[in-house]
Amino acid sequence: MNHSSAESDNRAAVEVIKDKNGIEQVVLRNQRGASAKVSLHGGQVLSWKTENGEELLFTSNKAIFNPPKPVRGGIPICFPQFGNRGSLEQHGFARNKIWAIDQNPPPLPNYSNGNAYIDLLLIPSEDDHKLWPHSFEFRLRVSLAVDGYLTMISRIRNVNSKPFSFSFGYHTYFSISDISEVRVEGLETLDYLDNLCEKKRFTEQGDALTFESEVDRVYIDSSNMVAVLDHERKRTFVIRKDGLPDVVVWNPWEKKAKSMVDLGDEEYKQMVCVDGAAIEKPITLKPGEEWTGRLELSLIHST
Ligand SMILES: O=P(O)(O)OC[C@H]1O[C@@H](O)[C@H](O)[C@@H](O)[C@@H]1O
Repeated sequence: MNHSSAESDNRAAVEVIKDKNGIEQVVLRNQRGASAKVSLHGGQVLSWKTENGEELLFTSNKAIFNPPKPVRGGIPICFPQFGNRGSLEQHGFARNKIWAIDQNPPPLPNYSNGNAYIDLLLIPSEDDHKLWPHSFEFRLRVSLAVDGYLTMISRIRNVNSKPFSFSFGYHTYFSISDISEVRVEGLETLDYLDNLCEKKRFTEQGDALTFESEVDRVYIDSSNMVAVLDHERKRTFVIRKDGLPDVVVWNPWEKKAKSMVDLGDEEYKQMVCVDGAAIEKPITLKPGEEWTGRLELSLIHST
């Protein structure tokens, strides 16, 4: 791949490997040894590691790596439907599909070079058409910068002669020390739809969101920056987003975790999902139009 080199230690590198089921995965390495792994199953980021080898994303020990089953952890792409807000299967079909490596992606405006990156492509099959009768091209760029920032840029284009609408989410499973040690900042005073109360609308009252039971909410029209603070590990994830007005916060807590086959009974303590998303107002694309949704994740260590 011409944007990378696997030969030199001080250059960004992109390597394609296969997992034990023969599914291709792309390993991105930056100049300092940080890395990210993206599976062609779902276009899903499965791992994001610092230069010290610290894993920043949660993947369940009971995750099932068997397409079309979605994988519990990492960053599944929810498209063209988030959750059960529509007639499609939960979170849409994109996370179940095998994506392709896009060898000739159209240029991205304002994109800085020097990153390790890969472009993946999802084009609907005839079977997908039966479920969702729209023609689209979905290009996903996953990029790891010199400073370890992980960026995902989704470009979805309507290549049909009639408009369509969709909802979308980067369903990000952060790895945390313990759910009771974590708080989410940047959602204060926002309205949210509570999936645990028939999607009723409430207003966030607290200074920051903390966890003491199951949480499953869609915060509406948030600012473009949200932070997840992990006191015990002394680290903060910073989420910056563009084109993604909503933020989903999810932790299944004990009872739901026990009912999930691909999540260990106690694993809910080590994960929190905070997703940049577009849900409340679905995106509509006219013929020929393209939408871009950008998520940037970074890490700050505190002392
Ligand atoms: O088990 P899934 O399909 O991956 O979904 C996990 C969760 O994803 C969250 O984003 C939803 O808000 C929850 O309602 C859902 O339970």
